[in-house]
Amino acid sequence: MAEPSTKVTPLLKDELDIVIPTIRTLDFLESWRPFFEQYHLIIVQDGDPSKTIEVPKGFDYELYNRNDINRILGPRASCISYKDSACRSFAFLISKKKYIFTIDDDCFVAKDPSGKDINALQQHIENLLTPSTPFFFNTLYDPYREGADFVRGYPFSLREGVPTAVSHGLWLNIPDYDAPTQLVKPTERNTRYVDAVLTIPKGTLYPMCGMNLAFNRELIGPAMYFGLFGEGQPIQRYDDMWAGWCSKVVCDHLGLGVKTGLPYLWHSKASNPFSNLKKEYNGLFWQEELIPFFQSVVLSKESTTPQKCYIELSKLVKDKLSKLDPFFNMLADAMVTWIEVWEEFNPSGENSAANP
Ligand SMILES: O=c1ccn([C@@H]2O[C@H](COP(=O)(O)OP(=O)(O)O[C@H]3OC[C@H](O)[C@H](O)[C@H]3O)[C@@H](O)[C@H]2O)c(=O)[nH]1
Ligand SMILES: [Mn+2]
Repeated sequence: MAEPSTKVTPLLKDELDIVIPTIRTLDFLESWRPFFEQYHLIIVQDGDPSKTIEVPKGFDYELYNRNDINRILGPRASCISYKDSACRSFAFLISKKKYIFTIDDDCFVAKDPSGKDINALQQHIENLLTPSTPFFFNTLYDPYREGADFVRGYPFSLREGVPTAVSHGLWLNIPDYDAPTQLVKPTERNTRYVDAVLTIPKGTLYPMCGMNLAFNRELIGPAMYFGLFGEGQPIQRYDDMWAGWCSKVVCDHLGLGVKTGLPYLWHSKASNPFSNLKKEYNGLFWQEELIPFFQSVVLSKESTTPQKCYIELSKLVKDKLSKLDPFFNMLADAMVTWIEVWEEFNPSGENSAANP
């Protein structure tokens, strides 16, 4: 007689998609099988669509290559990067779930200081399902966590917190360094496990990494576009940074929270710092202009949804940044195309965020 299923139905099993961009292999999934196999995967195969990517048996998945993206989006496929991890934006677009967890294919299960395997997905879910505190910093970190609370002096009027839109996880082993830092510190490994989850305060930007990231599609999906940073673009490897700056400005405007810290995963592969330097080169200069731009953005009160915020932001990008480089003119247009396809695949009203 079949054993009664001992599998506990994981949290958000039918409300969350796991998104993986890959130009390599999916062998890493074996490491995650106990944590992922009950969830639906959306795999975006970058690079040569004639290559076959093997998906380990037992996973429930959709797989899209460049031919699929072109067939599904037609001319508007131009807004989805090619030969860059930003291709994952396509999965954010077509998912029908409320939550997304995205992970790179060279990331593995890490162990916490006690030696226990870290279920990164579970921690992201906890982060997303508990409020954030962007308006007043709690010095004992996440007050909603077991064994913590708001400290003396924390205004009671703010203790309800705000909905959490983004959960940004971290990495043991290979840290997400830029090329210059990688070049001068080739053997540096991150061995420090910091047992904390922090809300990033309102008005503060951060360098969002797409390697270990989760978000609420209904609250912030339209602003999580990883942009156009692939082959042929004057700047690459700034896809997640761009989405992080745009989404944080929108979260601040809509009163939503962004958390960073736990969970950790094990990042196994350092990408080539020399090719990274070529890809990032312009970004190292341009970011000194981009950050003040995002810090100066004030969105209008009429922008009450992430879509409206994003369209307003695209206009500011076109006005203020195209003098930095014509690339930003094209990026601003791609931001508009993104919202057009977002609206087509996710008609407003169906699971779309009103102003929370
Ligand atoms: O042309 C490409 C290149 C890569 N991918 C997939 O993207 C994931 C990240 O690639 P990789 O591990 O080689 O880059 P890292 O330097 O470690 O990653 C950081 O920088 C790039 C991204 O922003 C990433 O999120 C950052 O963590 C991986 O799954 C590759 O297979 C691709 O699809 N197309
Ligand atoms: Mn990597």
